[in-house]
Amino acid sequence: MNFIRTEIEDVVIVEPAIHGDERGYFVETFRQDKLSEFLGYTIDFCQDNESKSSYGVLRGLHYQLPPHAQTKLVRVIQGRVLDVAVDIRKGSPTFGQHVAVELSGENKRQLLVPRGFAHAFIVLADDTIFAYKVDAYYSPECDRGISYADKDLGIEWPMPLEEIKLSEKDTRQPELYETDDLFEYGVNYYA
Ligand SMILES: Cc1cn([C@H]2C[C@H](O)[C@@H](COP(=O)(O)OP(=O)(O)O[C@H]3O[C@@H](C)C(=O)[C@@H](O)[C@H]3O)O2)c(=O)[nH]c1=O
Repeated sequence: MNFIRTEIEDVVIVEPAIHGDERGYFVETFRQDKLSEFLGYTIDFCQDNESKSSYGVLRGLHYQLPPHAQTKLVRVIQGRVLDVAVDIRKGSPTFGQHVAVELSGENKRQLLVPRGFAHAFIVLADDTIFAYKVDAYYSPECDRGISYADKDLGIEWPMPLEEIKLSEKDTRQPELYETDDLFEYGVNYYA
């Protein structure tokens, strides 16, 4: 299992070892000991989520505010997505910047999206099954979003915006500059 820091160092790509044989494959999809050793602290995941989407679905950008801020360890079981994490920590040197990584059932890559980041993915194949662990329970009261179409974010979604399929909620999310519901750089949201 490899851990690779991205251009925003708190966002980490996880590459599990894939053991293929004549039967198929075997993968360890989560090792708390190895992740803790890499990070230097332990993330206490408590909820597992799964969603299925068709080509062109975009979910996000989503996050939960404290005291229910979430770390997400996300992966694709089947299909393909472009996964995006946006730094929404006010005062961060990378505030408003993002990391975009292709995750698929084939590459089995995962992305660790820390507290303080908004998360989204766009689905690039029909019947894509997306799975993720979170370290705080779902809280509708703390649920927030930012518009995927916010030009200041500079996210290059790999399909024309008019082909993208959204939930009703995601058609009316604010742009980053319009919201004060953000995080502060330098605050330890894991304390
Ligand atoms: C996220 C979530 C939703 N729900 C419910 C609320 C609603 O009725 C239904 C669908 O919710 P949503 O439309 O918010 O689902 P979705 O758009 O898939 O939301 C997800 O998007 C990705 C990008 C993330 O990063 C996730 O954290 C989560 O916000 O499921 C739960 O019961 N528990 C949960 O943890």
